[in-house]
Amino acid sequence: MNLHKFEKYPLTFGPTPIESLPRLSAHLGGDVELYAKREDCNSGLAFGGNKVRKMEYIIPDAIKSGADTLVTIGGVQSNHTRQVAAIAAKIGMKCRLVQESWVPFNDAVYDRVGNILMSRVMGAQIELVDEGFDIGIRESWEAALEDVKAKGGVPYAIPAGASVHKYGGLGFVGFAEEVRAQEAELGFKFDYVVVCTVTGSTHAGMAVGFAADGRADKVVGIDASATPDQTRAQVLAIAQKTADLVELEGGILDRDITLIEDYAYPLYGVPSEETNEAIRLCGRLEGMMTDPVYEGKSMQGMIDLVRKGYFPKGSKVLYAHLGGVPAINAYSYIYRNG
Ligand SMILES: Cc1ncc(COP(=O)(O)O)c(CNC2(C(=O)O)CC2)c1O
Repeated sequence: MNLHKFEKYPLTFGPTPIESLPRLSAHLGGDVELYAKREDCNSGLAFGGNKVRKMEYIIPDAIKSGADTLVTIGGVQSNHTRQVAAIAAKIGMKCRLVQESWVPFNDAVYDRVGNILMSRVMGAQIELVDEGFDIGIRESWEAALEDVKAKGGVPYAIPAGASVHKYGGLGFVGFAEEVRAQEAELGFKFDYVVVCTVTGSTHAGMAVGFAADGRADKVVGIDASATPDQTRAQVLAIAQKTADLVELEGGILDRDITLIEDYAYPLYGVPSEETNEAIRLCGRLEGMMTDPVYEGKSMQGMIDLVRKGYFPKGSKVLYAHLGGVPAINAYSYIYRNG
């Protein structure tokens, strides 16, 4: 895998730890061994997460472009925008965030706690826009880019989730390479990797990275967008472009992308009771927190798939924990009684 030709700006602590989840595995019958790779502990930058790993390959391009302002977009409780705000602060750039109304929320504090609180404290210029959820390129984001220019700034364009960016998939190609090195130390290989999929370049990068040893389709994406056709198409497109970048022999085909659509309900950003149960179960058995928007749904999916026998007996399953926990503060009404 030809990653070395791409410049990387260090924003993470290095390889993220892999830990076993013995109590959760036992609770689910013990036929499948569950592990977690902790991307949620990957950096000191404002609680880290999957976007920090992606941005390590994007920041060199931003610096080279002569930009002075990182411009990106997400929902009100976006983890991505918070991570970009932290990175901008760390490298001495300004930050302009567009935060759209991606989630119909009930909590009075939804637009004041968690991710958006941190982005404000870290000095990002935040623009709240009353537009609904969509993983695609948004007019509000394009207008923000123009506005930065109009005010004399030099914007650097980062799309939602840093996914539809020429280097958006590289970080998680590196994730797969890192897992292979850790497998060599562990003395075994994982049969499956479970990942939460929304804007797609996490899943896409993993598919490319694990294609190198024939495991692309063993990356099991749990859709949390609730717009699975759009998300699947975006994952495939990013994976194919990333495969070209790293000169992956044979490229990526549609059949290499496994995306399970059953757990995104009722809506993007709105947890079901099953999602909340998965968050509580994992918290109470492993002390590992997940969130109601993203990881709670991929945890719900992994638990349900184990219960349904999706993973053959004896499988070793690696759960990619991509972060996201700060957003749970905006859903406090759900967990007020535990
Ligand atoms: C904690 C967590 N887990 C999984 C994902 C999905 O990753 P992808 O967008 O790369 O598919 C996000 C994304 N979050 C977005 C955001 O705005 O925070 C890009 C949607 C995430 O934050």
